[in-house]
Amino acid sequence: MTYVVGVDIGTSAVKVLLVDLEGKIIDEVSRPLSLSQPQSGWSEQDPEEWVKETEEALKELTERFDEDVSEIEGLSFSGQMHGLVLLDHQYNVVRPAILWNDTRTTKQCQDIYEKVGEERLLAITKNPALEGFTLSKILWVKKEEPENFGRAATFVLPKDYVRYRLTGELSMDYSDAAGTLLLDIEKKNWSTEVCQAVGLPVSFCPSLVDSTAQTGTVTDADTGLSRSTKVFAGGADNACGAVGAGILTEGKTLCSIGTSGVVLSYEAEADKDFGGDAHYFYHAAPDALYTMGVTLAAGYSLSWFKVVFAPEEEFEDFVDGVEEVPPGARGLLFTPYIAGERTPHADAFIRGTFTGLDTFHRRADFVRAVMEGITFSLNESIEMFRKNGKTIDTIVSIGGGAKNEAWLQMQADIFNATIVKQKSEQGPGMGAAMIAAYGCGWCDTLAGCADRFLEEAEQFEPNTQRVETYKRLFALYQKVYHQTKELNEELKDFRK
Ligand SMILES: Nc1ncnc2c1ncn2[C@@H]1O[C@H](COP(=O)(O)OP(=O)(O)O)[C@@H](O)[C@H]1O
Ligand SMILES: O=C(CO)[C@@H](O)[C@H](O)COP(=O)(O)O
Repeated sequence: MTYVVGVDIGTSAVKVLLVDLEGKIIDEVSRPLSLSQPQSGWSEQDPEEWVKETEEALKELTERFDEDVSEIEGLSFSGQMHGLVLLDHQYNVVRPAILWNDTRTTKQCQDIYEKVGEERLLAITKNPALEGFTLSKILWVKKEEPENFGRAATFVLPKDYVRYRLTGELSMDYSDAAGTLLLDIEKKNWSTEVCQAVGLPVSFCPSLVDSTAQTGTVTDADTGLSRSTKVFAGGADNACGAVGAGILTEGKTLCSIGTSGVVLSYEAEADKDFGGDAHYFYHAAPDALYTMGVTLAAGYSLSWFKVVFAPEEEFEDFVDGVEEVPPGARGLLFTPYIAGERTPHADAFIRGTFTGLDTFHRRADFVRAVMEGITFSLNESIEMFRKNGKTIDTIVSIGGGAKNEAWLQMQADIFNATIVKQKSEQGPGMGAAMIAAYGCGWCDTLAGCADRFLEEAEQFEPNTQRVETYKRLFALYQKVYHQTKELNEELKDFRK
């Protein structure tokens, strides 16, 4: 028997999956990652921790594996997007990685618009200047940490750095490159125009490869893997999540609730214009793209609430009982803007709210309100896609949030769509394993691989009465952003 491994460098954890020829998950290991928030709106991780936890996870997997490790034929990666890993000439890390949910770069986003021009930026990169994207982070280091910037010779994204440490080869794939704001989407190469406008040499950008390209073999003995295991580039976690959820043709929609929350739809062409409302990035499937709306703190809002109010409890116990709370959490409304927001309100300064607090509210009401608020936020992206003419009647739901059945039912009722739960909620890791399987020649296309590997476990249908209740609540939810925006502008001076 032969196997492949999918490695997902998430924000909350590194997850590795061992998958057989039929797509069955034989074993999996998850190792938590720490997150550093030195100031409000800042979010950093230590790339060395990604490497160490990936090595440990692979070691645990290979030690439990009772066949010859050379039977593990291929490995690929999925990784949290946009995070800046600056490297010096010897490829040593220059400073901690600045992550996708770090919003310190509002000034640099304005600079990008001024230097490149808003219209040109949208025409070239198909995306707006957002704090989360990599370019503004590079410019922040250039301005605020000139010494660090002076040492930097190039940059990569989180999974690229881990892959470099496992293989000795450095590159970036198109699905992640699209999220840097430096890629010319239609021409599919680094944009000389954007680089020149912001004062970066094109040579600062790493070499580009397809997600399915082989980028060496495993040379890192600490993983326990064989040196013959082929390594494939892999992709952005949402691109890999799309592969792992079978979002490989037009008309298919994904909802992912990980640390962030994502609604994603397949696109076959690179020449569309969404005016920057939706993110428009390369897929991990050859030459395909996707559009996406992002909630910055989705699963993160729920895990924040658990860390603050129930740190000792297991997650399953903490969310137990939400199914008994009625829709609307007995008049309690939550907005998940605890780290700012992206879609539809690109706003680094907005913060979250609980509205409607009453003496009768108990903890389960709060937990349900948090889950509902996160889902309302994702529904804003679904509404945006529907308004643009997309039909969204079935959605594949993945990520840590898909572990909870009450939440999957909430998604069906709030999105007014059938929710499909797959056998494994680990879409990005499975997508990475499928990229490795395709790279090893196990299947002719990723779609063929999806037919063989992916199995639907359950469907959740919307309930007419709850759909109506949630429509009323969603209209209230949508008011909160506008009614708290100004307050938050004034409160930001107190955030320490
Ligand atoms: N049992 C559970 N029920 C509901 N949500 C969960 C459960 N376990 C974890 N989560 C949510 O899943 C999120 C992590 O999802 P995951 O897809 O692993 O994220 P990432 O890829 O960002 O590391 C957590 O922030 C948490 O809110
Ligand atoms: O910034 C984005 C997408 O643009 C995020 O979706 C990151 O890619 C992080 O993903 P998770 O850790 O939540 O999976």
